[in-house]
Formats: sequence, structure tokens, C-alpha cells
Amino acid sequence: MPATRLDGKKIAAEIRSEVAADVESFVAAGNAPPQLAAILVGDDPASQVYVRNKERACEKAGIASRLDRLPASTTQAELLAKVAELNADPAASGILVQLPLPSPEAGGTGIDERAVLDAIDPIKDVDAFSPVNVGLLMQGRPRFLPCTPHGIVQLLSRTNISTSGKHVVVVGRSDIVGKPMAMMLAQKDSTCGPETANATVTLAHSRTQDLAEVCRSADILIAAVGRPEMIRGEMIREGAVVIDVGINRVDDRLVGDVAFAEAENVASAITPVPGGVGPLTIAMLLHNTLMAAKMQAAGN
Ligand SMILES: Nc1nc2c(c(=O)[nH]1)N[C@@H](CN(C=O)c1ccc(C(=O)N[C@@H](CCC(=O)O)C(=O)O)cc1)CN2
Repeated sequence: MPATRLDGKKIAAEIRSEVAADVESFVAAGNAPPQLAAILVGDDPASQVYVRNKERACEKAGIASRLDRLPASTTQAELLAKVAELNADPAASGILVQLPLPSPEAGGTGIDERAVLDAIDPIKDVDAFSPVNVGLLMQGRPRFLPCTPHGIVQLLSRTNISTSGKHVVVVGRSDIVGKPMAMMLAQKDSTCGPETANATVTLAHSRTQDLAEVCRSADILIAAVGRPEMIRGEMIREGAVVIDVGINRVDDRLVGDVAFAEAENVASAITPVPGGVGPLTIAMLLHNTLMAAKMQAAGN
């Protein structure tokens, strides 16, 4: 029997309407609407789509947004000055810098991404990429959770997939997805409760020996490597849950990190690409923006 498709788009819509209702109450209580301030450097086509989608999602949820578009020729000092301006602006509840920053080959000036992310005020860091928020997550007392891993926790919880006591293999050790995902699932508790925490986690990567065997030992396999269809059907245990974080453009087609047609015949449940994990990223960004506004309104 083919795997159940886990509908991230539907779950994201649910979360977005929950956030919209919560924003309405927040504003009805006399607060200014939350505002998301996004910075886009350069003209990468995919990034332009993502920031536009973020603006639209904000609008639908009653969240204000502003977008600062900067040319690819922007220097690190100029970008840091923009971040400082937004840090000091009380109207900006949440700040994000759309990644990736333009490489020198794309006309960029070689900005140190880490230095820019470090400069965002942690209380406005709705991507949860700053060292303060990463550190709080590591210690099991998170403030903001990074959007994509948090979206995956929400997806697992809302489809009744427990991670407690299970072996979860995360393939990919990026700061944005792999590392925080592994950390979140290994904790004692999650925002959705202990059933979507308490996993035994293996964080696999490009140097992992016998990756196929490691993947086959997973009850839940999370692929976040950024390599089209790298996870083949034979790398998946019969009945495993497969979460595909990859969004790769191949010949004008979007494909994940998992060879979907092969995986679908082995897994018990799988996220499609598109329509799986991607939409949850923006839903959780809205959640974080509202959370930032609430914390700032409370003077935290
Ligand atoms: N500052 C950030 N930069 C980047 C992040 C991030 O969370 N913060 N993540 C990605 C891009 N991203 C959001 O920024 C993002 C990517 C994909 C989707 C999505 O909904 N994908 C759809 C397909 C959309 C398409 O047609 O391209 C899907 O998977 O169904 C949302 C957000 C890197 N940069």
C-alpha cells in the first residue's frame, strides 16, 4: 500500500488561521498589530518568491509587514546598519534577513552571514538563528523555535506521529534545519508535548559511514541535505515515516531530497514536495512574529 501523504499545506493553513485569530485578540486588547520586517539583499528569484509569500501570509493573518530591498552590491557595513535601524524601531516586532545572501559570483560583496545574523536583536529574531536563541534551544528552554524544524514538530503532532522512544535519523547538519531538528526531537518536551520529543536521534551527514544502513535503521527519517532525490527507496525501512525538507529545482521541476516514487512504496507516511514541509516554514514564522510582539508588549 502506498504511504499516506502528510499534507503540510493543509496543516499550515490550520496554523495560519489559529495565528490570525490570536492576532485579532491581541489587537482587540489594544495592541498595535505585530510587524514583520524582512530584508532581501540582491535579486535571487527563489528568495523573491519566498519574501513575497511571507508578505502575503502576514497580510492574511493581520500582521503588518515591511520589506527592505537592498541591491546585491550592499556591503556588510550597510547591511549591519539596516539591521541596527530595525533593532531600534519599536514598530518592527520581528526581523529576518532572507537567506542566502548573494555570493560574489551573483554580484554580492562577500558579506559574513553569521555576523549579520548575530546582529539581530534576539528578542526580534523570528528565524531563531541568533546565538542567544540557539543557546536557549540547546538548553531546553527555547524562546523562539526555528521555523522549519518547528513546523515539522507541528506536522508530526497534528498527524499523531509520536517520536517518543523512536529512532529518528536526521540527514543534514545545517544550522537552519538539521542541527536544531536533532536537538528539538532529543529534548524531554516540545511545544506540542512529550510525544513529539524524547527521540533517540542520529544526526547523519556527508561523512557518515554507510549512510544507507544508518537511514534504514530509522523509524522516522528526516532528509535535509539539499541534494535532489539523494535518499533512495532502498535506504528506507519498510513502514518508516519520511519527512522531506529538500526543495530543489531540477529542469523547472521541484523535487525533494527523497526519491518520492520509490519512497512512497516503502514508507508508511511521507511528506510530498511541494506541499509538505515548505508551507509550514512560513506558518511558523507568523507564529514567531506574533510571539515577538506579545513579548515586546509585555516588556520582556
Ligand atoms: N531567513 C530565512 N531564509 C531562508 C529560510 C528561512 O526560514 N529563513 N528558509 C528557506 C526559504 N524559505 C523561507 O524563507 C521557504 C522555502 C520554501 C517554502 C515553501 O513553501 N515551499 C513550497 C514550494 C514553493 C515553490 O514553489 O518554490 C513547498 O515546499 O511546497 C517556504 C519558505 C531558505 N532561506
